[in-house]
Amino acid sequence: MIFVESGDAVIHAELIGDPEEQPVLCFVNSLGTDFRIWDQVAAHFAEDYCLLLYDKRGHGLSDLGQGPVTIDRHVDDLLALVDHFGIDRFGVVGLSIGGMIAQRLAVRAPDRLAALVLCDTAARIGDAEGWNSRIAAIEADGIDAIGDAVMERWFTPAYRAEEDMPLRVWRNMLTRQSAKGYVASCAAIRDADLTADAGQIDVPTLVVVGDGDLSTPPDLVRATAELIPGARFAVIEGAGHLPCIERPDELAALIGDLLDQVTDDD
Ligand SMILES: O=C(O)CCC(=O)CC(=O)O
Repeated sequence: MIFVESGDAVIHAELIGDPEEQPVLCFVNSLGTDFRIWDQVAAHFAEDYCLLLYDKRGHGLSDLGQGPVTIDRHVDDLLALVDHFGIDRFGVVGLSIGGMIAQRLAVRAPDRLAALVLCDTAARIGDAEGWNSRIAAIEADGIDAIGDAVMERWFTPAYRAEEDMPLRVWRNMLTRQSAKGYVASCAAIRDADLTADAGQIDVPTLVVVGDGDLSTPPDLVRATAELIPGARFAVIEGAGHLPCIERPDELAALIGDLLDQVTDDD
């Protein structure tokens, strides 16, 4: 367990491995989750990579801090983390808002990035009306009130039917997030349009989505992949919004292919 200061917030992170001896792979979590969503994917890379996992601002054990949260503020936190550990170049894997953070990072600091993996994300997610009504619902009734609807977007019907215990645990993860932290990141997504950024990305990129993702559906994610020069696009069968939980081996294989390609090109 490591705590790193970023501006007015303490960020909770985990560094597994040696950033001076191994290439670094950093994972950025989605709305309403903490970094445990990556456990099964990260395990595939633990031997060959130094892994940096963290709870983004307002999620998990990390502080929210004062004032509005933006995608750029999340990027500042990620850069504060890698700077703290003396990491110069790294690969990044971001899911949903984590993928928006990764896209923006790729434009702000392209020289720092060896590879970019965008999971179940887009240059623009949802619209202002939808985010404002989600924020209002949570401010009125708390995160629990939206819990069942979120599970339907995160997980396929098959997973929800067959995996009762894990489903309950992931729902607990969602509902135990700070409502203020969740709402602040809803506002960050609402206010972000990375369409112009996507066309400027000049980092080897994989864009991937679960075929049953109801939060960022495949067509939306494909449209963002088409904006990114040279990006590879892949659909994972039998996964909703969180392939890192439903299909971790398939996601890890795709990430591994990109990392191998980057290593071969170096
Ligand atoms: O997961 C995210 O980071 C944002 C997309 C979203 O709204 C997820 C959900 O359906 O709750």
